[in-house]
Amino acid sequence: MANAVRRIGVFTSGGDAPGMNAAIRSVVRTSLHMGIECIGIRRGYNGLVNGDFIPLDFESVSGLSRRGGTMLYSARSEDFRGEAGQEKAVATCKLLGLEGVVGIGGDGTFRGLLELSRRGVAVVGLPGTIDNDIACSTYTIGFDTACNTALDSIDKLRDTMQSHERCSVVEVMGRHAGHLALYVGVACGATCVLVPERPVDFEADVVEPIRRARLGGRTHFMVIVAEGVGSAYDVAKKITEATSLDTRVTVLGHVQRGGAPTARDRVAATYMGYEAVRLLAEGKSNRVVCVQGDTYVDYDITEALKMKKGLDEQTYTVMRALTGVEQR
Ligand SMILES: Nc1ncnc2c1ncn2[C@@H]1O[C@H](COP(=O)(O)OP(=O)(O)O)[C@@H](O)[C@H]1O
Ligand SMILES: O=P(O)(O)OC[C@H]1O[C@](O)(COP(=O)(O)O)[C@@H](O)[C@@H]1O
Ligand SMILES: [Mg+2]
Repeated sequence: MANAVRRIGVFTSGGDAPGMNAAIRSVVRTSLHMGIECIGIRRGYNGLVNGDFIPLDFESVSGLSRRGGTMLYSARSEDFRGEAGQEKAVATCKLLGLEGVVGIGGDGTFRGLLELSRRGVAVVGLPGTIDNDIACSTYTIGFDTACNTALDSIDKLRDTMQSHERCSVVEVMGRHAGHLALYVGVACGATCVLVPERPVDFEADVVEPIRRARLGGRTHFMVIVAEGVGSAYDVAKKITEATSLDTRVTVLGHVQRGGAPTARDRVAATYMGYEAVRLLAEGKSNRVVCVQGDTYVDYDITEALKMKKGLDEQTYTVMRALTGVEQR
């Protein structure tokens, strides 16, 4: 059967995530395999608004899977949020002969894709964000690498905290989502983990676990705070006031978004890239490729954006059990 599209564009948008390059490579190589031309749009939606693009061939994506960041650059585009920017973006698609577009990013990127599709461009989204906050997918490209990057730093911090018998307060990324904080907290054996999805009872969630650990013989402590909860400095100050412990704050910041992607991210990105092109080739549009358990599936973007992703309850329960927080 003939492909429904002859030429497509691919771009990365929003916060970058390790594995985005592997997804680009997969989109390009799958396209070529299916006899579809692929153009790289640079700087997220700004590239569509301004006609900023590069042709991509087999060789131009060689060795890309192992590289962090995104070769197409990423951006948050104010211009594309307005009607005029969106019209310009569609005009660029027409000019370049793009019949389909693959956007790799988070929920904001998917909302943008809907605007393109309303104006007649076939679109598929791939979930790429270290926050793992896309509701239709149990996994997003970049999450595993970010967890491991944070964990590596926390393991190092633990050495020095142990030597000086201090309390480490580590802020991890996640303005609205605590998935990264929770997973990292479980993996590093944190004393307690604070996430934006749950109200914080400072006495029960922070002071009490520290006291219990102290009574159990521990002399150093690891408190993980998701960015969205508030300042790690405030948390540290309150801990010192309540316990007299010597605290030190580390804000991990953008280091969590960099680095060579893990095998999990490379493989997930590669599968998703393949699926995106397959969907466009079959004439499908308005789809998000995602993973449910071990299975790759796709959802209607509008439906996907209506879904809400809560914290993984099982992981949250396990975290609280192991940190000695009272059930409430
Ligand atoms: N409602 C919207 N309509 C049109 N474009 C949007 C919308 N929301 C986001 N975008 C575009 O998508 C870009 C990325 O969204 P953002 O929320 O910053 O990151 P992410 O995709 O990682 O969630 C924005 O800078 C903007 O250009
Ligand atoms: O790149 P910026 O503007 O500093 O944004 C930081 C934010 O981006 C993230 O790293 C990823 O968020 P998105 O995937 O939604 O872009 C958040 O964890 C963090 O709060
Ligand atoms: Mg987002």
